Amino acid sequence: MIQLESVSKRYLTKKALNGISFQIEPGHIIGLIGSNGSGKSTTLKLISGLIRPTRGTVLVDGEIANRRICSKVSYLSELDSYYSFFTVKETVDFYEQTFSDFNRKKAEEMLDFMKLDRNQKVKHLSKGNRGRLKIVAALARDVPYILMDEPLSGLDPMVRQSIVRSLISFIDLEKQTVVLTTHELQEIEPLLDTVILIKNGEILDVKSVEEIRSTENLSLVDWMVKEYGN
Ligand SMILES: Nc1ncnc2c1ncn2[C@@H]1O[C@H](COP(=O)(O)OP(=O)(O)OP(=O)(O)O)[C@@H](O)[C@H]1O
Repeated sequence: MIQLESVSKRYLTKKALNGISFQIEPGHIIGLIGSNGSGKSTTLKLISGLIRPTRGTVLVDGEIANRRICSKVSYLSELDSYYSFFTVKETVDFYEQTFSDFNRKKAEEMLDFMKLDRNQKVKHLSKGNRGRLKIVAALARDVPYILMDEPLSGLDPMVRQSIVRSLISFIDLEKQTVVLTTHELQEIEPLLDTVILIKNGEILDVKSVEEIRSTENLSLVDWMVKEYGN
């Protein structure tokens, strides 16, 4: 379980999160949504132990989220952080050497599914294929928690749909919990169980996507616009 208790994060003079609390139970796909600068990436970085809260506690399965939490948490950054001179295969080799939980068989299946050329250099991949490679690297780890920061950002609608399909195929909800941030609400909506809506560093609402659809009769986009307006 992921637990945030009264978590605040300040960067020098800027307050990014203001006393947020929520829990994420295992076996769910959670969307962290909100406008630019609302604190989504900061929240993911705190859960992955890359940064520490100014106040409050962040726990993953009862453990304080610090750098060692990466043995439980796979984190896909919104940045392109690969060695551009590696080939696709060398990138996967690198991940296999770095993480003892890396599932090579799953990575190979995903490379096939995404039709990625193993011999192509990362610097020669299209943006869409770099996005796909990032998904392979994040999802091929056998860890209970997968955090993805903007996995669909900057990709065309066809690539976005193919990535959503691969997420559906390769996330193992018996064993894994996924938290992702996105602005591409329409594409991601079918994938999500629950959304956590953030505004100005505070939690505005936590709601099941099914409830938004059936009780409120709204799409995720319309719901977010409504909640932001309130
Ligand atoms: N390293 C940093 N130093 C200073 N301020 C930062 C830093 N990182 C983030 N911020 C600020 O903290 C606030 C929250 O940023 P964060 O990146 O978490 O938002 P976000 O919801 O992920 O935004 P976006 O949707 O644009 O990616 C923003 O005002 C941002 O400018």
